Amino acid sequence: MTYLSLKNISKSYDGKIVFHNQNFDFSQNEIVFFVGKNGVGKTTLMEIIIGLNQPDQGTIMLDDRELRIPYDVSARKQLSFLPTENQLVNYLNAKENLAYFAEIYRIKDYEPTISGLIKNYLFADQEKKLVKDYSTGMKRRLSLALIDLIDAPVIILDEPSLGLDIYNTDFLRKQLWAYRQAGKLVIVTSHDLLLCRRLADRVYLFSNDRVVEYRGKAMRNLEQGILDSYETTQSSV
Ligand SMILES: Nc1ncnc2c1ncn2[C@@H]1O[C@H](COP(=O)(O)OP(=O)(O)OP(=O)(O)O)[C@@H](O)[C@H]1O
Repeated sequence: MTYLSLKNISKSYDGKIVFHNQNFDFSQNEIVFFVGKNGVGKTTLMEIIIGLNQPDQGTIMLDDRELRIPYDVSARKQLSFLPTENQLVNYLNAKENLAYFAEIYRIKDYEPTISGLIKNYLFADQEKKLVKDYSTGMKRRLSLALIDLIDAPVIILDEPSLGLDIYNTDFLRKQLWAYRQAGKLVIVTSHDLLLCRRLADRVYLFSNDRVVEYRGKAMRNLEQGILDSYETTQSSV
């Protein structure tokens, strides 16, 4: 059943069309990847979904409710977003970061939850360090703990495996799968085809002139589809 839908979305920047009358549907309990070459609009679409970017036209429905920018508190609590740039506070440690966001999201009695998250997501010896001294992998793990803390039904991640080693990529993969198993809708932008192949229920392949959906057996043709998409010329949508 559709949980999140985008209808007739159009978006241009300075006259350059990124989307024209595009539709997207998402259900709970699925992982959907956005793939495609640089600059085709994957991040733009994510930003439109989370209310950071106003489409020129179109509607966004979440759980049978139309969302309007600026989103209200209840809409914001339904969507958590992990941007490519980390959104953590550099001069706080892990616990302080989680407490800071718990306050913003008005989460009650968060202390025990935070202790559990630190145990599950971080290495014990990193607990006292300030985020500014974290590696990329540690920052990403703490960001995932933050997503767990917010516990939104829709989780949106922009290139979450960027810069991660094999160990942390595997950790990420298991977490994304756990979110799906918990009934959440997980939307991921990635150039990591291995991660995509291992996790995606469906894929939207973006190119300059269209968006093509892959699912089931058709996913076998995804790699060729991506290569072919590089041959499409500049937007004439
Ligand atoms: N604020 C903006 N103002 C003008 N143009 C923009 C803006 N944001 C994005 N664009 C342009 O819109 C197009 C889509 O950008 P977007 O970042 O959504 O692509 P992407 O598919 O996420 O790329 P990448 O894989 O490199 O992250 C690009 O041509 C980009 O330069």
